[in-house]
Amino acid sequence: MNLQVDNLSFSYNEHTILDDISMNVASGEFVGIIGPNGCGKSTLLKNLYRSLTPDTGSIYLDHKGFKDLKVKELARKLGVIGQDNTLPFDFAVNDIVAMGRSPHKKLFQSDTKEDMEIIQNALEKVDMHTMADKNYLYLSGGEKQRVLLARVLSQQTDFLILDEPTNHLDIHHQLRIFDVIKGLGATVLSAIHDLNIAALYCDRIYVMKDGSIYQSGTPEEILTTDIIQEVFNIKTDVRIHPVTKKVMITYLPESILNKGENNIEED
Ligand SMILES: Nc1ncnc2c1ncn2[C@@H]1O[C@H](COP(=O)(O)OP(=O)(O)OP(=O)(O)O)[C@@H](O)[C@H]1O
Repeated sequence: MNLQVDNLSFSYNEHTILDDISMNVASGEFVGIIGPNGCGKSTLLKNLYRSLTPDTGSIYLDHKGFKDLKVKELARKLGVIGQDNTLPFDFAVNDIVAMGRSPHKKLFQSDTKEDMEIIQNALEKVDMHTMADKNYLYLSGGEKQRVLLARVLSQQTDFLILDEPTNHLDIHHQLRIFDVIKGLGATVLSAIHDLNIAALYCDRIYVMKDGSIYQSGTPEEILTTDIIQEVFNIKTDVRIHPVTKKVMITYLPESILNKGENNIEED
């Protein structure tokens, strides 16, 4: 499943937030969106998963106009994790994950044995199977995020749009969840704050700045000291890690550099 976005613009009350965004995600690609707070990452993703409507521009999923897809058809193709973890009702964890199966079913059709296996499997993948009967409202922020990830896994879509899907998770669960998502082989477009996570998992990265696409390319092309300085206004040391063979970014804050104890040795 592939995504094509052409010349998308969006404003809130005359205030332009997204300006002429064009991007694409090829089938099976894992694409990240990075950029500073307020640059428009979430707004872009909301336009892509139809929570907002673009002012101008076109979106195609598998070459089919997005606007033409019916809600249920879209839910069978596209799984979404937004930034908001709040749910209006108090459901058990298991019930929330079961909601991921609804696009595949008729109204009021009960869960089949296969549905139950898919739900159990999704809960195990995010390490929440021991809390299946717990009330969602009483979970921690990270546990809630893992339940919503299980719901999207049980939806079994070929395309995932994720808005910082692990921002509440400890490092074990961050890596575990990204390993699971990567292992699905699905097409993924994800906003990611942690540049090292983006370096580890993304095939390609779009950098946003002030509501526009600033650069795009492979992690090696994008996660350079120069681009990180230009976009995030911070100093870094960037190398290829000898074990992962991926870009590894070390942040060099002024307070540490000013101590004058950290002379960076070139490889
Ligand atoms: N409902 C809204 N009404 C008006 N302006 C909004 C609204 N939601 C977001 N904005 C503004 O749109 C801009 C982009 O916000 P957005 O949430 O897309 O940024 P982001 O890149 O996802 O930021 P972050 O990294 O902090 O999550 C910001 O300036 C924000 O204040």
